[in-house]
Amino acid sequence: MRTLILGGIRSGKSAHAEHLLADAPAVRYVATGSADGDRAWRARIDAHRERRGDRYRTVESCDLASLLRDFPDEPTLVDDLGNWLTALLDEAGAWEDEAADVSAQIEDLCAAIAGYSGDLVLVSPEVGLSLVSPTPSGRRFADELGRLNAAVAAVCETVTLVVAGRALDLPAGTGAVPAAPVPVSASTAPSSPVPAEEPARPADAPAPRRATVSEPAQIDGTDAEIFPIVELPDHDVAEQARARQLRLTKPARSLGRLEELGVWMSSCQGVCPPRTLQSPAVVVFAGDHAVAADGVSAYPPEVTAQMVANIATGGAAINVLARRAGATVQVLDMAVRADTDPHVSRYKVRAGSGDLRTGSSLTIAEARRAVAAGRAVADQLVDAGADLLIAGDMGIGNTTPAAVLVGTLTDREPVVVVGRGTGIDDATWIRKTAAIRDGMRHARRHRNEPLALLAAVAGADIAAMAGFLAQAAVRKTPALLDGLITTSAALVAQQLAPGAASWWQAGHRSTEPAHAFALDSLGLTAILDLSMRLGEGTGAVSALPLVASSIDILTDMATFDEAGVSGGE
Ligand SMILES: Cc1cc2ncn([C@H]3O[C@H](COP(=O)(O)O)[C@@H](O)[C@H]3O)c2cc1C
Ligand SMILES: O=C(O)c1cccnc1
Repeated sequence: MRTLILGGIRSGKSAHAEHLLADAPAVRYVATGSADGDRAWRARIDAHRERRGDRYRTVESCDLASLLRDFPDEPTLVDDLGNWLTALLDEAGAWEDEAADVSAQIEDLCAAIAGYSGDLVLVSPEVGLSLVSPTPSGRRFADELGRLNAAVAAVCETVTLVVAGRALDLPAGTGAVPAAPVPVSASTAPSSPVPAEEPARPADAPAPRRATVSEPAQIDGTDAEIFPIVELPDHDVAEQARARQLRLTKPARSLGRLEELGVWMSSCQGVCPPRTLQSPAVVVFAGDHAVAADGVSAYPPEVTAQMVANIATGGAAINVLARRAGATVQVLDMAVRADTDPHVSRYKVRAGSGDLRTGSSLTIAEARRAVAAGRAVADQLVDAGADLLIAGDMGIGNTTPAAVLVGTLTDREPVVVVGRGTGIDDATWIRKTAAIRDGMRHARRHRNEPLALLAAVAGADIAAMAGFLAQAAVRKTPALLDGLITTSAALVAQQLAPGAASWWQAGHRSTEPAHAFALDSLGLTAILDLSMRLGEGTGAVSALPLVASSIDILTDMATFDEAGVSGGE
């Protein structure tokens, strides 16, 4: 993980940088400044050294690019880039010579940073907020430093501004190289349509119109985390639907939540009365997580691949419930640790996500590809006529990353968010709680950086769910959330695409304690509470018939006028 820490003089930026590497057993400290100077300056350097302690090996050098390339995976703290730039400008004679160009050296440093595979924390001064310097050399330094910071930020996963000892993670996409929002649908245009899995349904179940999906074009994930502004469901249509509810032959508001759901469906579709659901679609995102190998679940990791095959052939709970509710089901292998059917693995990012306990679930590039895959699947389903989307999950151990995300994003302690998952015993509970604690230690620093957060702890399955749910909102398509895992992805999706939550309803509330916190944080109240704790999308699909009924109420009930029934006050 590459982190750039910016801050003014005495802002606390060095202390924050050291804090980020507090868990590393040994740290290479690259001092770019000279220790020579007056007594006060030396005392200041000594104080820094003492605070850092013995874990630090100090290297004094300004040849940063070589140092980084020589040992590209050693936990390293560089303090600071301002001194490095000063030395560079000195050497180039840039103080006197306006034409002296240092851009090649900056480019070379950025390339070395981009290639760094270990934990790298770079400290740099932020002088651009102060007065413009009255001297040409002061102005030159501020200009060059501004450019250097922007270039380095572009190759770091995390950029943090420290002011008065307070650290603020700067959101991605607002850096020096603004990336234009590119809808994923444009870069992943459907090619040859193939049908979603749709096993036989009971004779008395409604016939869904088939939403078809397409083979993916090459997904490289470019700009996957950049979403256009989400428009809210139509407020005026919501008002029309509310007014219609009052004209229907029932006491005002007597159908309670069913009325609210009908109003919501109307406002999502932009029409009152709303259209009957034709083609609800479930996508089960599957993936393994390294943490599961160390016993955080009641079931062994190989169950993930076995259940993926079961879902693909229609034998899982989600298939049965979806058939009854008239929804299609497809399962996608995002990171299963075994080979799966090529159609199921067409978006696969890797075989098993990495270890959330070390904050290395995915690389940033993998997280981008996973988010892009989720977006592409949502796009393809909506293009093919899906009118309601549901994300489901399958992955042994996945309640652990989900709890890490919820704990981090709702500011709850590990012991409060940990749950019994598949039904773990007390010894497993202790291991799982420790894993959540370790994951949260890494997740915390990315609290406001959804892509980095997904990469650190979520895994490709949950990252894809986040992309899928956010894209549903972008495409103005309502979605039902399932249990803990999809709702943890929804928390991240709401960060990726603020406002997305207004396109979602919570199908049910699972027995996992963290689920309630996540729903609360999203401002959602579950439709059902059936003590379910399965995932796969089963809770969401169970609520689907109620959503369909809420539409029927608005479309099929007679008004007081039509039925000749006297209204109330
Ligand atoms: C047979 C079987 C089917 C499942 N379907 C969903 N899950 C759910 O349970 C697992 C999460 O719980 P934990 O974190 O405790 O492992 C995930 O696989 C999730 O999809 C299942 C689990 C099993 C064993
Ligand atoms: O809340 C869920 O969705 C859940 C709970 C336990 C196991 N799998 C999923």
